[in-house]
Amino acid sequence: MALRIQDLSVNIGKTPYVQGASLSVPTGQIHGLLGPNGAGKTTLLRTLYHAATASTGTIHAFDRAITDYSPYEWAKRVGALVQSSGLLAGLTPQDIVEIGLSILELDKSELIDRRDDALALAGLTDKATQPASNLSGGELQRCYFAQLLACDPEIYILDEPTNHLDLHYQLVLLDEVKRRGRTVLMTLHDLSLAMRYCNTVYLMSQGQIVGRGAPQHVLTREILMQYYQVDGQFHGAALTLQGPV
Ligand SMILES: Nc1ncnc2c1ncn2[C@@H]1O[C@H](COP(=O)(O)OP(=O)(O)OP(=O)(O)O)[C@@H](O)[C@H]1O
Repeated sequence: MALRIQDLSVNIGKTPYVQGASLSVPTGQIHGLLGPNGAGKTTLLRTLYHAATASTGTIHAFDRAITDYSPYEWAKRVGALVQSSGLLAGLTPQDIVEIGLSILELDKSELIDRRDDALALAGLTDKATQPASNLSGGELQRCYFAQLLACDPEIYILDEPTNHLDLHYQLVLLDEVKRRGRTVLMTLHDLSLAMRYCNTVYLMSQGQIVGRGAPQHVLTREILMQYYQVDGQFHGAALTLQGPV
């Protein structure tokens, strides 16, 4: 099993924002964390890149506990695309991708190849040496996506990876992740994308995983009504929405 989370709880102060969550992602599968705003999805993911500490529970990657890895060793194998608006301080997209790649200690020619291939995939070749502070929201998201694709870790942790992306790049970049056959755990609000990409989804509500399974089995009309307060239904991969309830 590539990633195994068992009975994970995260308290902030005394409040539990994730409670007793367990999930396992087999090697090469894409699993999705779904649920309404504030359900605890990001908080759960944050424990996987050392931005939050589990109050109880265990996290294993490749049958080794996260606590048995150095943060550096973990970051080489488990890469994350997070919702951030980092300080760009004069950096270019090339710099941003290179900073990510520095952890891999590559020789210069491989570093340049990986950097340029990833920037090309993200459609940023023409802007590679311009200040990243001039990029649009979607272009900046593509830049951070390029950083992760250049590093190409064994496990991808993606928090709302399609944030700001137009439809073309949503599909190009997620298709690329899928094509690589990596293990992925990602949060998504776009349920159609969950249908398209996820082998398994987990529905979170109020810090708990309240549903799990193949997306077509989890995302029923009743579930959409109960947890998202919308009247909608999937027909195959197409979602028909009547409206909020
Ligand atoms: N550091 C913090 N201090 C206080 N509350 C926090 C903190 N971090 C998260 N929370 C709260 O924890 C809850 C879960 O937040 P989280 O970001 O995990 O939700 P989410 O499911 O990712 O939501 P969204 O879909 O809106 O991104 C929210 O109510 C949030 O306000």
